[in-house]
Amino acid sequence: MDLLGTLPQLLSPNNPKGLFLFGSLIILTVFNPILGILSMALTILISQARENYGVLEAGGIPVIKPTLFLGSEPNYHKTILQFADIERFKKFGGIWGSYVGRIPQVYVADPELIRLIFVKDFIHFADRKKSDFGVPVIDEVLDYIPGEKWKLLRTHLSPLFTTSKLKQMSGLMSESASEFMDDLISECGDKGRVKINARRRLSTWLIDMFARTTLGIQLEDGKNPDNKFAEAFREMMGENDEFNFLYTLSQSFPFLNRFAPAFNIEPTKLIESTFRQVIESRKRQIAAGGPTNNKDFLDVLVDLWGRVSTEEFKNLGITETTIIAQAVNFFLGGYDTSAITLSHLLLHLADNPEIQEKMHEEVMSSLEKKGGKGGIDHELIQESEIPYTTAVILETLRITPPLVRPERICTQDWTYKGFSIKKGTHVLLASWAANRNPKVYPDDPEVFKPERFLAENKSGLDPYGFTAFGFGPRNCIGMRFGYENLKLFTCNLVKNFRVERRPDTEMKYKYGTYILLGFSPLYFDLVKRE
Ligand code: HEM
Repeated sequence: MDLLGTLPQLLSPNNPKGLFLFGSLIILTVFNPILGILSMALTILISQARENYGVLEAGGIPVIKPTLFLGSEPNYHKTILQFADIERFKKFGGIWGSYVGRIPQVYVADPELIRLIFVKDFIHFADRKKSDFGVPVIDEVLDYIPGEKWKLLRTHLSPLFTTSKLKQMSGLMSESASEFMDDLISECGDKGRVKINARRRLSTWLIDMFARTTLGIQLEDGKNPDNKFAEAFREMMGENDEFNFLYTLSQSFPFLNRFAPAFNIEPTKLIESTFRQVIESRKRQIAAGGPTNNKDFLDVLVDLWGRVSTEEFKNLGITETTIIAQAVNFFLGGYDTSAITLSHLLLHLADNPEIQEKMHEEVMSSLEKKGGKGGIDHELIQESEIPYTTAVILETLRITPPLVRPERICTQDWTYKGFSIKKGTHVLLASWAANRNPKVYPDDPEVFKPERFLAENKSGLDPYGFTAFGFGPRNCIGMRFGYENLKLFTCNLVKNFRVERRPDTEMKYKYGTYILLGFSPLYFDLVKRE
């Protein structure tokens, strides 16, 4: 039995209470058909949302039985998905299935299956779900485009992350991180401490830093958390939105998407026009023979822009908007993942003062070794210089990875040792569960222990049990850039501050966030070190 083939059979209510209500409402319709049909539909939906239909098996995979209309996740809008994955992993092991709406999904958290799906058998799982927000600048980002078009763009964009390019950008990143610290220090005033709303403050800094390093521009009012460019990004990502029942319904009835969108469309206009202006201005500069930045990100975009009239690009449907979408993607892919990771890092540090002290000592002694030459820069943040601080960042990414469920689509039927996955199935990496797999981390997988990533301990770790950046040809293109800014920020932070919880510090995860982790404002005190 395969996951798709079982669908008709799965659509039986199998629920005596539901059938009773169903029958009684049919009688009602005899008296008032319209009201009867409406209340019948409502009753079914509500009873569906309360039922648990148990488990069946499909393609050798345990699958959570779907309800009549709402798939296996009728409470999607009331579920913290990363926690659900951890529970399901404990119940089913390294692979299980469910239906979101009518779409069959398979979740993996076993390192061997992850290796096969994401790397060895990549050809069966090369694409992600097609984005269909109706806004080209979002639908055309590298994350969502399939096949040959993705391959070509990825080939053009990958050279931006070589060691030499990274070094080139690292100087600007480090300047920006230390300026951010100076601002926080001056905000401490006489009290010697400053309260921050972590994700908001960090994302403001990261968006400003991305603009400087990748586009070479200074945003207007870039350091102010209310600046309109940063606000547009946050609004687009729905950072303050809450999902409701409409969202769960829209999974089964996509025409409802417009009432419960995962992206807000309006702010994309400002973002798209800003990027267009920046690319056009660099294009004019190059045409006038002006100096360029040695093939930086913007030069690569201008180069791609110049090729949209070629047969190759035309045949693949690569337009000017596709090129702008890649700039949007680098911001989207980079700033929020980093802001979420660093917000969690602050939480782990606030809960572990002894870890903070060790990091502070390590960074100060590395700086001392340099004898005052250079500050916190590309050389200082190498793992050989700051092994413990690096381990803290890795442990943060292990235990609280910002992407909940990196995904692929099965594009060709796949079988392995009795498991079969049919073409069309969505395959998701249950990141929080995989990173707590006791097979990979036998030593207290639920506990924050940076020591597991020190050289003497980490050699035995299965690399497929650390999922934060995904795997294979379609892994995170910006991984090295991401590590660079996580490390630069963290070293600057522990050099200058201690992180403390406040009475209002509470991590409240949002329901139904399946791409990036969602959580309510998370406050900390940063206490200035003497
Ligand atoms: C803490 C930092 C970051 C984390 C944890 C992270 C995580 C991820 C993950 C899990 C994926 C999916 C991989 C897969 O499906 O195998 C991904 C994809 C991607 N990331 Fe990142 N990311 C980070 C930073 C960045 C940065 C800084 C950039 C850009 C400069 C970036 C750009 C992208 C892009 C464009 C993709 C799609 C790649 C493709 O489909 O070919 N990310 N990221």
